[in-house]
Amino acid sequence: MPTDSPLIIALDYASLDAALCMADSLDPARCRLKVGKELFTRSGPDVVDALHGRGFEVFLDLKFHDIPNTVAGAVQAAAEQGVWMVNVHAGGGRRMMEAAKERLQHHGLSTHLIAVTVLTSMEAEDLAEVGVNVTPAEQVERLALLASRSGMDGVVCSARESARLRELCGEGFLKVTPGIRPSFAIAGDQRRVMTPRDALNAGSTHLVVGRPVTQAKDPMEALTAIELELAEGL
Ligand SMILES: O=C(O)c1cc(=O)[nH]c(=O)n1[C@@H]1O[C@H](COP(=O)(O)O)[C@@H](O)[C@H]1O
Repeated sequence: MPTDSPLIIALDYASLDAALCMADSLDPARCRLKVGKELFTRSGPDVVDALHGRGFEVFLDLKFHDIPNTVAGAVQAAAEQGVWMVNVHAGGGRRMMEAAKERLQHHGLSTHLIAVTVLTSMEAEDLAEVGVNVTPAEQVERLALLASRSGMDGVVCSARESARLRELCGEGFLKVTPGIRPSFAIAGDQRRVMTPRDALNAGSTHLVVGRPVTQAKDPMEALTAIELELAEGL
């Protein structure tokens, strides 16, 4: 049974064993799992198969960014592994995103395809250094609109931008938001952060949480604490 939880736990680990050990302490009825660059580069598709075998839906977070044909092929490969969600960088542009979407449609693949806008670790100064002289919020709006018009099912953004994107792109447009910090956690390297409840209230549809759960002494207890924070705000 697919979960209806908005929580996606980021399995940012350097080995398959460590990732599966964490997965075994979590419950597929209460969260989805995200496999990112470090884990996938080390373990390859085996990790996706192993997580599917344990009943989890998987967000394959490889943030593809390349010429349209290459990204379309990569997205197809991810979807054929049966992942629930895969992402590309909106900065790769409209033709790249359209090619990826068309490839999925052509093969009848229903994996959610979303686009990363501005990373939650970035602030205005970081954008300025790469030649983008607008605020993160303005850049997120621009890239989210482009993603929406290019057929993406949603975006990755900071929860601080979810409310505005709900107005611009609609309720049904997925807003997958990392940089989530429950009241018991520290921000670390994240900059544009928000609590889980505030994020849902702002319009986030999915919440990506990594270290507050995976580095907790008891990950299931941390997950439960987040669920309680979510329930309390209702
Ligand atoms: O695409 C992502 O998932 C992502 C985009 C973004 O803008 N910021 C961001 O933190 N992430 C990912 O979300 C996770 C956040 O982990 P924690 O900071 O440990 O909660 C990491 O796996 C990041 O790679």
